[in-house]
Amino acid sequence: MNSSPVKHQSSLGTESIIRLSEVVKGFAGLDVIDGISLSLKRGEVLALLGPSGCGKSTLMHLVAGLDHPDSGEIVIGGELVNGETGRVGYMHQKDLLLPWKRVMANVTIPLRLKGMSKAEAERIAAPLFGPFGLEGFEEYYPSQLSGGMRQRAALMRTYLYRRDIMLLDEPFGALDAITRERLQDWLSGLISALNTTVLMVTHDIDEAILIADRVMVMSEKPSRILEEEEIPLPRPRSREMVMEDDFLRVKRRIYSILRSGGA
Ligand SMILES: Nc1ncnc2c1ncn2[C@@H]1O[C@H](COP(=O)(O)OP(=O)(O)OP(=O)(O)O)[C@@H](O)[C@H]1O
Repeated sequence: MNSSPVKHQSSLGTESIIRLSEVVKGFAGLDVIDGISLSLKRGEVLALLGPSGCGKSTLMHLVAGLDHPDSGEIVIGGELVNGETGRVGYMHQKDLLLPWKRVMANVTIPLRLKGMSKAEAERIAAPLFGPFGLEGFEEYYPSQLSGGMRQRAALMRTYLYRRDIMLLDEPFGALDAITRERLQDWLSGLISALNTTVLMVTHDIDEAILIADRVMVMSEKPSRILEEEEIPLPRPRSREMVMEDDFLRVKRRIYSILRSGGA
């Protein structure tokens, strides 16, 4: 088990499903993202961890194609996608479910937008209600669900957009602490089962360690990658691990990197 810190260096490879190369972004002349490079292999879960306001959402918007980088490259599935939307599913803190549509109609929106019939879209979505903890709630409206269930529905919709990649932007940031912990445990198991590639941003160290294969720590803005850590914990992971030595060791190291801000 190698738990030593890995200084950030480009691990760009041809087999990457997501690759960012020297991405720079600023607003009104002020740099927010200051040359970030990273890559994810298929099936890998990478968490970007950084202080509030360091540019995590800005970076996710760039990967989702909601904004253009000022310079650098964003390549998804081998194609340059700088500023092009529609390549990946992107989930926010807010569930953004349509309140007038039932859960089944909400989660199948990506498939319907791709031109699939209602029957076909529902046939594909139906078996996922179990794994996403929503079995029996297909015909409910979002307002009839708990906050955690709404986030699971939003996550399912993101997954149905493109099953091999998900972008998660502080997916549980708006939930109360207990619900957040439950969903972190659940997501950690689900991701392993789905074998999907996940790029996630968070400012919650436990969340990053519980869910990710690798964690990259971002500095304050203008943000850079300070350091990269492999998470040396076996899967499946569970909440009990947060008290274990391996978990605490990596948490202490990440915490000290965050605190030092790269100084
Ligand atoms: N469209 C925009 N125009 C001007 N400034 C922006 C814009 N979007 C983001 N910023 C600035 O970029 C910086 C980073 O914002 P961003 O939301 O990406 O940070 P964050 O790390 O996601 O924060 P948090 O953890 O609080 O959600 C902030 O200072 C913000 O004011």
